[in-house]
Amino acid sequence: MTPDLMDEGARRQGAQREREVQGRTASGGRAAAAGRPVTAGEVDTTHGRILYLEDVSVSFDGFRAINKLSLDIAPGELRCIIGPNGAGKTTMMDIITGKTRPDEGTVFFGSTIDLLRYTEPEIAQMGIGRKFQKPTVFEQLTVFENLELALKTDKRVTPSVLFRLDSAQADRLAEVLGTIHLAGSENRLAGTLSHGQKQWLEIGMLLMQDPKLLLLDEPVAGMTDEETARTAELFLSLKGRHSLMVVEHDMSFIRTISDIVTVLCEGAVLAQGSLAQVQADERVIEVYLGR
Ligand SMILES: Nc1ncnc2c1ncn2[C@@H]1O[C@H](COP(=O)(O)OP(=O)(O)OP(=O)(O)O)[C@@H](O)[C@H]1O
Repeated sequence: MTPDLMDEGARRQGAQREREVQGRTASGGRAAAAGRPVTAGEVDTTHGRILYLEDVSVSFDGFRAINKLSLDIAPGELRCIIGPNGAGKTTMMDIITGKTRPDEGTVFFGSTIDLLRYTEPEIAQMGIGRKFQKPTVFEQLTVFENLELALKTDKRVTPSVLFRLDSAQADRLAEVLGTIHLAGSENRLAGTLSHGQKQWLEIGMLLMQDPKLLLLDEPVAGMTDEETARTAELFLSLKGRHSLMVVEHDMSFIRTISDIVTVLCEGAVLAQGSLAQVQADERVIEVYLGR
């Protein structure tokens, strides 16, 4: 789809969205609505893209961390992102999730949702889940309670107090436990899990929200070979139903899970294609693989 079509779609939906954001702030509501619940509506992927970035740039103190970056991801795709340290991988995820505002460019979720109009909590509620490198589960709570907590918007409330799972949520929790290889471990304290199991639990917490797009930053760093292999199985089982963007340096893991690999360098796409294609690219060998 061309950017023109994107614009047209955005304009079509614009009137409704304008009504939603009006009254928030004079600047269009970018910052004022933090914490306000956003209904996770349907994401329009009829044009074949769940995520679309075009000519996105951001500078920090005059340094261009992201430099006219254009990228798109298809619904259900599992996209791997590789690149040298400082290439802008984390910054790109920060932009998609609303943590960092680009100086210029377009970032769309589906063909109608302009992500630059929304806050970080709103974007999370729309169905974009993010997993940082370090696991951040609640160690004093059980696996079950961690997953239960993921359904709540107010995380300060003690698990099981003033909150009961309905049957659909209970079914979902059981399904997620199986998906993340923790069925039978629901009563274990999260603090007693291995590093890999904590990572899976955190992915499970994201899955409880049934995200449409999952952004995963170095998910297998620090895992054993067996945990890495099971994580590959997990990701392959998620693709199709969810879209995934996985940033990793572990090339054997990428070899197992990848369809299309995007190589970022100096804030832009240096190369893109199958792993074999990008591994044979002289520019990629020079800046990343050949080091
Ligand atoms: N908030 C910030 N302020 C100043 N510079 C920043 C900021 N965030 C990122 N940068 C710089 O932007 C560049 C891109 O950083 P980023 O963390 O996105 O790279 P990366 O590809 O994720 O690297 P790594 O593989 O090491 O995690 C780096 O040079 C970094 O120092």
